[in-house]
Amino acid sequence: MALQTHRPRKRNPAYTVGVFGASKVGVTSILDMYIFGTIIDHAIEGFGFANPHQTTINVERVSPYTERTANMIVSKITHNKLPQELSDLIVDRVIDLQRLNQQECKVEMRQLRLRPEYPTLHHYQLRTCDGILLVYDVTSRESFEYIQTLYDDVKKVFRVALDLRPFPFPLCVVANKVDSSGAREVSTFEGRAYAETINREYFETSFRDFKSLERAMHGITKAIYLYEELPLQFWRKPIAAESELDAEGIQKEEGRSTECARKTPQRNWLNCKVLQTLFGERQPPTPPDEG
Ligand SMILES: Nc1nc2c(ncn2[C@@H]2O[C@H](COP(=O)(O)OP(=O)(O)OP(=O)(O)O)[C@@H](O)[C@H]2O)c(=O)[nH]1
Repeated sequence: MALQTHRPRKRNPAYTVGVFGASKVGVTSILDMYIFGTIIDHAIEGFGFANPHQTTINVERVSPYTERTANMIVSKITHNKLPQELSDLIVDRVIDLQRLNQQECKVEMRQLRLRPEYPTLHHYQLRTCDGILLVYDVTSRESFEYIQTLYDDVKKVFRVALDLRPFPFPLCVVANKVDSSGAREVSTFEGRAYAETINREYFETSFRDFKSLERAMHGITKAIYLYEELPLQFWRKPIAAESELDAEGIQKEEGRSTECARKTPQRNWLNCKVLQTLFGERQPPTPPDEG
């Protein structure tokens, strides 16, 4: 059984990633190294959209599950207490996520010259992004503080506090120049702690280490994919506690609501459980904290 609750999926997904940071944190270098394998001489410096870097990234291993494991997950989550209809729904969801594995994602990395002094332009520049990499230089505390200010702008522009999707707006924190550890001003602990506070992934990069760049680029692509492609059904906030799945809870619900209203909270709860199982404790985030 397949309930059609998806948003239509883009045929050839093409997303724009804004790569931002304070001056000289190394944005151009890491994009050049990742995409061209060398530092390019960027003769033309733009005012607005400078240095577009395009690439295609495989959305790697969004979910490693097959149909068989999907069924196992369902029984693990629900202890077989579910009506068949709901079990099927969950299996559909898991399989759907599995399909994302095979997708390729066209991504354009944009290094924008942000202009916070012109708020309209600044907000417009942010708004053109499907996902954002906030890059700071580990040897500059100032650049670390700068991305925190930028994040506040992102919150305003994308109204993240009001977005109740299970995955947060795609944004990752990138600590660059980790190879120059001698002069380090921002520790791994501090950077990671900040990323955790805002419920985002943290990556350490160096233009000398291709693998580290790849991890960051894949991280943001995956975040965009999950944010954009998850079915509408996942958007709602869970409104039922775990106990509502118990027979007693269901009976209570039956007493005061229609059949449909009774099933909706269960579904939301289950969706979130599936996400938690697939992607770990980080999901789903608690959106109201973002405001
Ligand atoms: N050690 C080290 N140096 C880096 C790294 N990435 C960039 N740099 C150096 O940092 C300096 C600035 O790099 P850019 O790539 O021009 O930085 P940017 O953020 O694009 O600078 P803007 O022109 O302000 O946009 C250069 O001298 C780079 O060689 C890195 O991973 N490790």
